[in-house]
Amino acid sequence: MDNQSIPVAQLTLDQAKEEIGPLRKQIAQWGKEYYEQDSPTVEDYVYDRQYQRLVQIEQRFPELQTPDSPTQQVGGEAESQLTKVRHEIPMLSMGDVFSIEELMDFNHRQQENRDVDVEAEYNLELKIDGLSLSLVYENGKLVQGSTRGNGNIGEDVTENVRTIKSVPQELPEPLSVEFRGECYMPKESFAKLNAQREDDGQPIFANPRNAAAGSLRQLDPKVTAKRDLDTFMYYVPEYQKLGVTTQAEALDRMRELGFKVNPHNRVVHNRQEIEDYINEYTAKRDQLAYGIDGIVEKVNDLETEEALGNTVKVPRWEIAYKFPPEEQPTIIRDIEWTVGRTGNVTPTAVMDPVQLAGTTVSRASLHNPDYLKEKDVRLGDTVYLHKAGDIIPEISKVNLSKRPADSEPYQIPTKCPACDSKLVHLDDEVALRCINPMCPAQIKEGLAHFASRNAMDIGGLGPKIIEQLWDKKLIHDVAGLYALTEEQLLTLDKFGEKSATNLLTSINNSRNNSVERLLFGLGIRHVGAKAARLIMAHFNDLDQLMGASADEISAVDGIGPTIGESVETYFANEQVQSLIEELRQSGLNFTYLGSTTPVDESSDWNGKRVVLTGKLVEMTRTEAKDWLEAHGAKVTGSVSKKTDIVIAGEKAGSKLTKAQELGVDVWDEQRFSQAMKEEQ
Ligand SMILES: NC(=O)c1ccc[n+]([C@@H]2O[C@H](COP(=O)([O-])OP(=O)(O)OC[C@H]3O[C@@H](n4cnc5c(N)ncnc54)[C@H](O)[C@@H]3O)[C@@H](O)[C@H]2O)c1
Repeated sequence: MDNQSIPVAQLTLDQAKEEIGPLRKQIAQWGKEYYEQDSPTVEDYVYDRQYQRLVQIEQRFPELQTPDSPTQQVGGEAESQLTKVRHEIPMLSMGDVFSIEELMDFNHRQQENRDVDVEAEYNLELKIDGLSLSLVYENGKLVQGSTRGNGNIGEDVTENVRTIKSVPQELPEPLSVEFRGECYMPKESFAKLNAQREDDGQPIFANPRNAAAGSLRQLDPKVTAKRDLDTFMYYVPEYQKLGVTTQAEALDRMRELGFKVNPHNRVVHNRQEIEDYINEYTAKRDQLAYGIDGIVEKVNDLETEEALGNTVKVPRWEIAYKFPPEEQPTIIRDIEWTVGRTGNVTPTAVMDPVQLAGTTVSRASLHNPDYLKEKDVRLGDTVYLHKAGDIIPEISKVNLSKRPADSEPYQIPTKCPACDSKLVHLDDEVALRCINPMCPAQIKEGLAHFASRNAMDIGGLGPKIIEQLWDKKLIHDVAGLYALTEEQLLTLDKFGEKSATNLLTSINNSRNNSVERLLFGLGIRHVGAKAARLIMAHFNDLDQLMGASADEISAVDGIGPTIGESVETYFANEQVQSLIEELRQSGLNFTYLGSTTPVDESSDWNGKRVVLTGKLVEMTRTEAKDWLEAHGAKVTGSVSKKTDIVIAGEKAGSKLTKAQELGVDVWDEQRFSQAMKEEQ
């Protein structure tokens, strides 16, 4: 899809031919994930954008149209194990527009239709975020419930539908009619269901629509019964059977028959009325108990509707106006700064909690001082928050009209929040750093790095234990680990004899590691696992290295001057020298025993177990995987306790939840690409 930067109007036929195949394939794949697996991997607007492009290309080059294009097909296949049902009257999809202008254009084109005299009276309805449902009644009795499937063949969910309270089993009149509507899950039930699933270690649903679809398309109706599904019915294909002439009347008639019908429809006649309705419900959207993703406009007169008819995929008499992606306002109460292992000090905005796409959010990373300055976020500011990729909370912009009169630009700290020493910008870095090697925050992070798998590999020494050891003043640097006693460890929270013995054994075993692990574990800037191995393979022993100059170190094959200088500066520090002495006294091996770390791995990623999930924007997953593997990481398909990092792109689903449950580090794409840049 390399041509995507070229506007469709400028594409040549050859370029269009080249683009259209992969584009269709991508859209079809997203469709499958969304419709059949109830588990989308990209946000709707990403899908919509690509879909619109495909529509435009096919309009411009009709010779490229094919019957199997996603633009000619409704939804997905009815692939589940549920029994299939043929729809006598196809269940179609719906065209969509993304602005009031586009909606007006649609109306003009419709009204100019030479075959049909369209009176501009429309019934506006809320577009419920669920899945289409067909209910067939015979002699007033519910005989069949089914999903849309591919429009012609859906799935039989009759028994499941019977568990939904709002669906009448029997009508007050002996009608034989098919009714259509939306099956949805109320927002609160969706939140509860996801919380429960998180507790149970099950994957969460990306949104209420997928939750409703996943709950309705169950083989066991008992599962559906527990899911709190609801319905709003909105359409009768054979309206004559109900004796009605307009869509608004059809809705009223359905209400009379005992169906649940959304109360917010409105008959309108002109642009102003349409705009008022859209504005009103854009504002009220969050107060509704169920999700809506837009407004549906339908020709009110049913005979006109029938005359307008349908294309193979969408009706010509209705259109969806889609809302822009969700944002929430909140107020910045604080900006917290945290210190990483290398002294990198990063800001996080602390805000009044808000509900955003199904979760309560009160914190968002501001990444670095430049980012903060660029957004000009200030204490007391009202900001708009959205979820990048529907997962990672991010500040979109500041609402300047609500900025307090006495507001002042946020002062970037000049001192480290953990040790109060002066913060600096190194070289041309955007990051702000604390360069005090004795900074407690850095030491704690450094301890975790020292214990990590590619360094000293001390199993059982995680951040929480380190925090306690630090708070109880049992250690103040990595050398302190080797003086720990069982008695001391037993004073830690939830620490029994077994954990104490295990930890002591791990610490003890690490004394015998080949020295490149120690060198890497010391966390010297720019010294990754591979550099540590090359250096130690050359110098053989730590004392030799400590006596070497920057030039001598840089002369090692594969090692450059940056590393050479960094190592020299590090060992020149007196505090470092006494630390090394302590480690020697503790009996650590200082010699190279032959490589115990893999040769072809070159960085902090070396040996890390990484899982990629969701859709990445700046790169493809394959590119990310290739890069990670080239840097020594092991990229695996599933999240477990052994996973080090989960990189979550847009719409990450179950893997993200699992990572959160297991406390695995989750990175968004921005953090990952930053780390990639730092490796270069
Ligand atoms: N994220 C992804 O990977 C992905 C993949 C495929 C589709 N999608 C999303 O799904 C949309 C396409 O799905 P679609 O073809 O089901 O169309 P749609 O969901 O956008 O609109 C059609 C549907 O709206 C529903 N609807 C709700 N309220 C209604 C009302 N009052 N009257 C009539 N219908 C109402 C009906 O079920 C109907 O079938 C895309 O726009 C995209 O946003 C996303």
